[in-house]
Amino acid sequence: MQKIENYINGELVAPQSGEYLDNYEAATGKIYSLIPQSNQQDLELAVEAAQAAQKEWAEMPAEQRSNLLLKLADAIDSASDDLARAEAIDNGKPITFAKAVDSYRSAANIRFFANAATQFASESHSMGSVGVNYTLREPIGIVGCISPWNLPLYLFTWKIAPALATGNCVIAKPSEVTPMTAYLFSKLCIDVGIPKGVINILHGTGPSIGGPIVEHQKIKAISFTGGSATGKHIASIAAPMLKKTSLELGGKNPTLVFADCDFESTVSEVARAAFSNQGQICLCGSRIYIERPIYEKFKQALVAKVEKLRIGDPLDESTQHGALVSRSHMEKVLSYIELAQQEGGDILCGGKQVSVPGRCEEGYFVAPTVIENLPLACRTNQEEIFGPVCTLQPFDSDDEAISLANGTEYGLATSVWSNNIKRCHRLSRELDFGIVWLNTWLLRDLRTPFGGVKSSGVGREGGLEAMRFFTEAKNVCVKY
Ligand SMILES: NC(=O)C1=CN([C@@H]2O[C@H](COP(=O)(O)OP(=O)(O)OC[C@H]3O[C@@H](n4cnc5c(N)ncnc54)[C@H](O)[C@@H]3O)[C@@H](O)[C@H]2O)C=CC1
Ligand SMILES: O=C(O)/C=C/C=C(\O)C(=O)O
Repeated sequence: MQKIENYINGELVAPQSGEYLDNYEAATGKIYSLIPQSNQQDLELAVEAAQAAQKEWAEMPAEQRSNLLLKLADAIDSASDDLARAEAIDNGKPITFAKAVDSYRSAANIRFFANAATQFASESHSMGSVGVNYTLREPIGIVGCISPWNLPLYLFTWKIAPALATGNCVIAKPSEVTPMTAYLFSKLCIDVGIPKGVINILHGTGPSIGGPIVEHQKIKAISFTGGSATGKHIASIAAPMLKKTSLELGGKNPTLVFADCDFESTVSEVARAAFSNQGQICLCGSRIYIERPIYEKFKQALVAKVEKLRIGDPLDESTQHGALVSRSHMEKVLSYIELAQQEGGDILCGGKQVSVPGRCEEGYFVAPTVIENLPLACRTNQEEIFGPVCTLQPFDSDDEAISLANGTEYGLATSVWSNNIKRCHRLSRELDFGIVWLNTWLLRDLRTPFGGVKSSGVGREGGLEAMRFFTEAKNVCVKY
């Protein structure tokens, strides 16, 4: 059985406790590798290594740091097929998706911030004949990056890339549910010669190693993506320690479809928004509101499209809908489908676990599910399910659409589908979300601020926001 190892001080090492957790292949339900259960002792070694590496990494000319990161991005590209396969096995996502989305974005994240390192500049404020101020943007020191299981290497690199580009050393913890690509990534760091101690990767559960990372006095900032409950817990520990936090949390994202949309392409994109990655993206549009005149026609077209999604072995190139990430997550999703029916919802398609014959018959598959006849004020429409489940509801006016869209505790992302440009812009102002997509979904430009409002998080990732998060601004005031 393959044993995953921690990456500390430039070396692959076993956990100090000698304890390992089982790692399951999502599509078969079988254990296929072992994950280190790291603890405080491993963390102390990682912090020591990061401290020793910090000064040299921070003082390295930006171009040199950038070149090392560019090599790392190239190495991810070269390993793209292997990484995609590993992601498909660990997470259950279709291999074609893993290659086009996960592998592609993992390299793009590192490359983007490698380039940002050489472009980052700071302000100066002239006081005329009196003097001048200039701002130094200095690395924070050692930072913690904690990432989830839905887009494993994609979100792992999205955090560590800006941290490294700005001269910090990193202690990173991937999700214990999908550790494999972070492990493969640590081997790439060794291959390209990332200086030892600059990146340290500790595997294990939240309580065993995530908590200690958040609590460590020498780790000065935490970037976290995951569930809102975990994010709130992390904030409660970090806040009294006056630690900087960036929290990218859950969503219950509305999709607003108007009668004047481009019908066919909107049906396809709304289905993609709801079911990409088996609905396990924090940005997925799981509450679909449709203007009443096209409600029935849109519903039928959407259900027809969703019923055609090919459910199957994630390693099969023709599969469009893979397995959910774990048994416990599948059970959570199925329990929400049951709840939806108790709340009066009607299932239009899906609604159940699926057995994929052959090697995947014990896998965690749930058919893409569309539900209607539920009001806004029910748990199905208020709580994050994070799976292949969406609800449909008609609306009669722009104002009603806005009020439905804004009517949950979440505020991550929304999409609006209409050819009325004035309406699109007016709604963008009224919608209480960090991201508004107009006639598109998940069209990403890595320079843009990324994150949510309300229970969807605090702070923004991406572009300059991330470079600023991972640096301390120091004002230097000169009197002439
Ligand atoms: N990207 C997103 O928005 C995500 C949302 N979720 C939501 O959260 C629900 C629960 O999923 P989980 O896997 O349990 O997510 P989670 O929020 O527990 O896990 C995310 C990361 O945080 C770590 N973690 C857990 N407890 C921690 C603690 N006390 N201190 C520090 N780190 C900790 C985990 O080990 C993992 O690396 C999902 O059903 C979904 O609704 C989950 C994953 C990603
Ligand atoms: O940066 C992106 O393009 C997407 C990020 C997705 C998440 O943060 C998520 O699903 O948690």
